This record gives sequence, structure tokens and C-alpha cells, in this order.
Amino acid sequence: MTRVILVGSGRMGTLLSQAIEADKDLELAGTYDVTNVSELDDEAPAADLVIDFSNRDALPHTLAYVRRSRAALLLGTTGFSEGELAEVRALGEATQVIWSGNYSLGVAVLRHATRLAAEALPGWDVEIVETHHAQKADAPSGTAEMLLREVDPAGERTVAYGRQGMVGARPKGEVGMHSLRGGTVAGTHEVHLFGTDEELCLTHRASSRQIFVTGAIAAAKRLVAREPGFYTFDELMFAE
Ligand SMILES: NC(=O)C1=CN([C@@H]2O[C@H](COP(=O)(O)OP(=O)(O)OC[C@H]3O[C@@H](n4cnc5c(N)ncnc54)[C@H](OP(=O)(O)O)[C@@H]3O)[C@@H](O)[C@H]2O)C=CC1
Ligand SMILES: O=C(O)C1=N[C@H](C(=O)O)C[C@H](O)C1
Repeated sequence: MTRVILVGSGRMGTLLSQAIEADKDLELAGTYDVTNVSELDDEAPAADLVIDFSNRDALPHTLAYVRRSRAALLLGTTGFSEGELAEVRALGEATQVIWSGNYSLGVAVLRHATRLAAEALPGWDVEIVETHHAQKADAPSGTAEMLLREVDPAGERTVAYGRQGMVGARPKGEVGMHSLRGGTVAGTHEVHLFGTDEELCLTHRASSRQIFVTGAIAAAKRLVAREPGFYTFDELMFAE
């Protein structure tokens, strides 16, 4: 039985809690949110795994618990800085850790398709568009940032976050990132590649959050069976 501490009791936290309660291999050891997250620093119950879908401000508390307990960590929260993500990766030296901005299998394949298209179509203009519900706390989405990395693995290209106030032609080589917010959209990601007289558009639409829950639980079960290290979603889900 894997004892799980859940950080986040919002839209994702509620669904994850139900999935954990329904899973015969998992047991919920405690749930934390803004009201009690500081308890993770020194007085939380024992657990084998921490699942965090909350807010970047919870990260120091989650990391403090994982450092102390050496529980495995599956992190789904988005909106982190590069420095925060480096801290998360470094924790892989002590225990099993995964961060992904998206736990859907379809988005994993979209990332591969984006890499393939960008490599095959050098010189084409690329624009990434993400659409989410009105309550989302961060922009651009973590998934859009991951897609940007597939287009520009070396981080060499200029990124235009929206084009408000732009004067003149679109600079060659720039990648555009655009965020739409409204209603209850669970998450849509589009990668547009524009050539002369043609456009390739790769799209993923989430019609419910259950896809993220299913992917996260499946990845978590594989994570706890591994040696300490920082893992990607692909390494856990697609490798033998
Ligand atoms: N990787 C993936 O596949 C996915 C990632 N996400 C990401 O997961 C995160 C949560 O999304 P969602 O559930 O929709 O968001 P919600 O706003 O519905 O829930 C956020 C939760 O985090 C808690 N929280 C907020 N601030 C803090 C804090 N400082 N310390 C501790 N807890 C805090 C909130 O507590 P309280 O309720 O007390 O305010 C709430 O329980 C987001 O970053 C989102 O982008 C979402 C879907 C899929
Ligand atoms: O906040 C959300 O809802 C989502 N967040 C993730 C992100 O930022 O990419 C994943 C998914 O798109 C839903």
C-alpha cells in the first residue's frame, strides 16, 4: 500500500482525492491546502508519495516534507520559475521525482509531433496558443512552455508573449505564445506552423480533467517502483 500526501484541494485535488480513495493500492495519508500547508514543514504524517497540484507558493513546504521524509514526489503544479524547477530536478538525487506540466497521454504525443514538425519545417513561423478556464492562476500554461521547448530546445529564439502594441512585421524566427482565458475550458493547446501558402496546426483538446488524474496516478505508481532520480512523464509511461 502506498501512503499518499496530497497537496491541493481544488479542482485537481478533489478529483485526485477521489481517485486515490478508489484505488486499492493507494491510501490517503493527508490533504493540504493554503489553510494547513505549513504543517508539512515539521508535523505531517508518514507517507511514501507526495502528489502536488496546488500553487507555486506551496513548493517550499512540499519540498521541505520530501527532503525530510524522502517520500517520492509527483508534481503537477505549473507556473514555476526555471530556478524552482531546477530545485525540483535536484531533489532527484535524494528520491524519485517527476514534474510535468501535463499528465495527458495525448499531450505527450503532441509534444513529440511538435518536435518532429519544427525540425522538419525549419524557417516556418511558429505560434503556440493555449486556452483555459477563467479561474486558471498562471499564464502561459505549463504545457505551452513545454511545447515551446520542443520548438526551441536550446532556448535560442526570441519569444513574443502576445503581440499587443506590436509595430511592423513579425520578426523572423520569433515564436509567439498566446493565452486565452474563459468559461470552463479544461485545456486546449494548439501549435500553428506557417509556411508560404500553407499552415500545419497540431491541436490537443482536453474535454475533462480526468485525463490528467488518470495520467498522474499511472505515472505515480511507476514512479514509486523506480530508483531515486528525476523522471519525465515519457520515461515513466513509454519506456519499457
Ligand atoms: N500537470 C497537469 O497535468 C495539470 C496541472 N494543473 C495545475 O495544477 C495546479 C492546480 O490546479 P487546479 O486544481 O485547477 O487549481 P485550484 O485553484 O482549483 O486549486 C489550487 C489548490 O491549491 C491550493 N493552494 C493555493 N495556494 C496555496 C499555497 N500557497 N499553499 C498551499 N496550497 C495552496 C488551494 O488551496 P485553497 O483551496 O485553500 O485556496 C487549492 O486547494 C495549477 O498549477 C494547474 O496549472 C492542472 C491540471 C493538470
Ligand atoms: O490549470 C489547468 O487547468 C491546467 N494546467 C496545466 C497547464 O498549465 O498546462 C495543464 C492543463 O492544461 C490544465
